[in-house]
Amino acid sequence: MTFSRVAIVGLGLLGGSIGLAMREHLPGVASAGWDADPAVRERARERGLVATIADDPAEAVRGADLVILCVPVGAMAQAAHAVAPGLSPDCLVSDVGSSKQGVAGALEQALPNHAIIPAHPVAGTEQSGPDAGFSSLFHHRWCILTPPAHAEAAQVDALAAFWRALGATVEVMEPAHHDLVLAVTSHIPHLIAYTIVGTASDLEEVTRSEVIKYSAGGFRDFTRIAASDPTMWRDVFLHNRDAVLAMLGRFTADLDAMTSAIREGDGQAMHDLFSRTRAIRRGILAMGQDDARPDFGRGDHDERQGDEAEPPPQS
Ligand SMILES: NC(=O)c1ccc[n+]([C@@H]2O[C@H](COP(=O)([O-])OP(=O)(O)OC[C@H]3O[C@@H](n4cnc5c(N)ncnc54)[C@H](O)[C@@H]3O)[C@@H](O)[C@H]2O)c1
Ligand SMILES: O=C(O)C(=O)C[C@]1(C(=O)O)C=C[C@@H](O)C=C1
Repeated sequence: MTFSRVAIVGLGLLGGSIGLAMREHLPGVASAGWDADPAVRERARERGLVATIADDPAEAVRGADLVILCVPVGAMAQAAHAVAPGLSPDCLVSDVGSSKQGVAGALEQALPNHAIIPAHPVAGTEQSGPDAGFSSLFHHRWCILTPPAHAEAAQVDALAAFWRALGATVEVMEPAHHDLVLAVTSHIPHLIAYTIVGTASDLEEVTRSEVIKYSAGGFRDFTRIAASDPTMWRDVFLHNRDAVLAMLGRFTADLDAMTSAIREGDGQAMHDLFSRTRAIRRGILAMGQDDARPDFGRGDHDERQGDEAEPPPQS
């Protein structure tokens, strides 16, 4: 099976990028969309993020065989309720939320009579809103599907084919495992970035303008991550609480060990850890998998470096 009409709910970075990527890679598939914010709908029309933008959520999804919810994870249930009256009985509902267990539960509760296959394209930037999307966002990136045990194989295959068509490499995972893995590879790194930038800013009387002046190095990378959308990330930490807390426990134990090494002048412990982490990075590069992109090193990837090389989001 393939999809002939896809409706996108939430037309920010993720929703807009899906719409633009569909226009490029799936020109024969009809696209429609809706966003709760009228100003976003207006801007999405101007940019042509999807072919049709309805002012009514039920209207936007009418006739769609795939609906993708691209709203913050805390707004998934509300968005699902809004589109419910317009959903065809055989429409597949999916999402792009950064955490999966909570979203799956919320969607199953909101739409008990619909097939739901949650998904997470592990691709994004610190930008958000209808101007942020670009068509190559998913190129050479993972998209993780977390189908429930009772999901129809044909629907899982169709959703996987949709994401592959947009340039992603698809992996299937248990939702609980997804949430643990992403807690350590994405959620805690964001928490660390938010915290270190906040700490530096709180120390402003010590650092004065030096936070900005000397932020050309590693700290600059943290400020990019710490510029990510506050609503999105608040929701991620509220909805992936248990996995984040479990992984934070491990992280703080390791940080305590390094604190002790510094206090006790244990250079060997520091050197051992830094050598191990350097070997990990070099191993990734040797495998041609920089940034763990699925097929990085094939030669046709974009060499994004922080925000400098971001493709200009233009329609
Ligand atoms: N930003 C990233 O790097 C990234 C990467 C992968 C997945 N995600 C996930 O994708 C989802 C969307 O993130 P984004 O970065 O596109 O955010 P965004 O802020 O750019 O866009 C979200 C859009 O949803 C709209 N919205 C909010 N509540 C709504 C509702 N109830 N009904 C309809 N529209 C509503 C907002 O008006 C906004 O336009 C989130 O669940 C996030 O966790 C984000
Ligand atoms: O590249 C970035 O700026 C991102 O934060 C992208 C990123 C990530 O942590 O890798 C952020 C959240 C997502 O759910 C998926 C991707």
